[in-house]
Amino acid sequence: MQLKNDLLIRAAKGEAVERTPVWLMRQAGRILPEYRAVRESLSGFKELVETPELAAEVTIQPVDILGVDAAIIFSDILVVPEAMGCTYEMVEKRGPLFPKTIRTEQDMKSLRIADPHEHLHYVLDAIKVTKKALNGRVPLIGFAGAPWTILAYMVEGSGSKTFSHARGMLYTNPKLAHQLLRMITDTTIAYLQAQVEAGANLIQVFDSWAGILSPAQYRLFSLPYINEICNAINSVPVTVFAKGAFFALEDFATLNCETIGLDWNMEIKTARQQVGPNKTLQGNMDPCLLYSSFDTIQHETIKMLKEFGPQRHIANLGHGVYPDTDPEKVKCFIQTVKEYGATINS
Ligand SMILES: Cc1c2[nH]c(c1CCC(=O)O)Cc1[nH]c(c(CCC(=O)O)c1C)Cc1[nH]c(c(CCC(=O)O)c1C)Cc1[nH]c(c(C)c1CCC(=O)O)C2
Repeated sequence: MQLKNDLLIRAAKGEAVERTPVWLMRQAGRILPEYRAVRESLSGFKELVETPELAAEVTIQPVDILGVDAAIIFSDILVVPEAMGCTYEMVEKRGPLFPKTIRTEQDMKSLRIADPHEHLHYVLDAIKVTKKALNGRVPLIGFAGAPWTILAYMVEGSGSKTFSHARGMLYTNPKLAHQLLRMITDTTIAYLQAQVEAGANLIQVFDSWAGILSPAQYRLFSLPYINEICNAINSVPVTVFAKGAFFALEDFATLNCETIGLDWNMEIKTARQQVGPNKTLQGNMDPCLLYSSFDTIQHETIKMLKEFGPQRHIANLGHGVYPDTDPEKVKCFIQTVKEYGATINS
């Protein structure tokens, strides 16, 4: 199906756009009262993720309500470890918890390389239902976690300030870490390819815990696996978003991907120099800007657009939107990109 709004895809590919496209990481979620209404009628987060019609509904909400230029499929990066045999619980107000962690060779025996059609069919179904309902209005983004970030959750068992068990494994048992990364990568490649087959128009890889590794370890334990994923996705553009990985921008320049996501710790001009002219940059507003006044939001957003320039930029925050953000402030950010993004392009 022909997309009616393909700004995101053209910007990703480096083709000319008449205005900068905009969407927000974590746009489908608790910022919207409409999301909370759906969520509260259910037993929990997983029921929403695993019911394709409901996942499709909340995926499309930000397109209708906020006016973003892309939808991102409502799911979570943690469905991958679950499909591999390591189930998670989403604990209210605390986040994910894995009752069983992967720390030894013995633990590894409980894992499999998942078949997306068998173990993640609900995501593929959600993509199909969403695509049909979107009817080409905007592109649909598919996603997965980067292998290192998934390993971090599987080994640690929950979120953590230090991820000391996960980082510790890289020193105490690097062989086991690589074995686990291998299984996660194989699962992720098949999963992302299946998402593309189901209709995803662009793929984003989230390396949320990139920034806790040293540059040397990042090059050993994360980049090679992201590289494999990029090489395996050929028919749609790929975005790599590695939070805190300012030290790896020159490495990202060599990846077989179209777009690099930046967080707000990264200087836009320096990032552009390090990545070079041949990639699109996505980002990178501090989500906390959206706590400020409408005037400040407009002013800072225009400043950001000027710094990135009119082409090869996808406007976004530097990480997911915080749940207590006023949707009107989110709309102000989006509207400013739409208005000002068009003037700098004319
Ligand atoms: C690290 C990570 C996770 N999940 C994700 C990441 C990578 C991006 C990032 O770095 O933020 C990715 C993710 N999670 C979710 C989406 C949906 C699509 C979207 O971006 O709108 C996406 C893309 C839904 C979700 N995933 C989660 C919620 C909130 C659960 C609820 O509704 O109760 C949503 C809407 C829960 C979740 N899921 C995860 C955590 C740590 C938590 C709890 C804390 C939090 O809420 O942010 C793991």
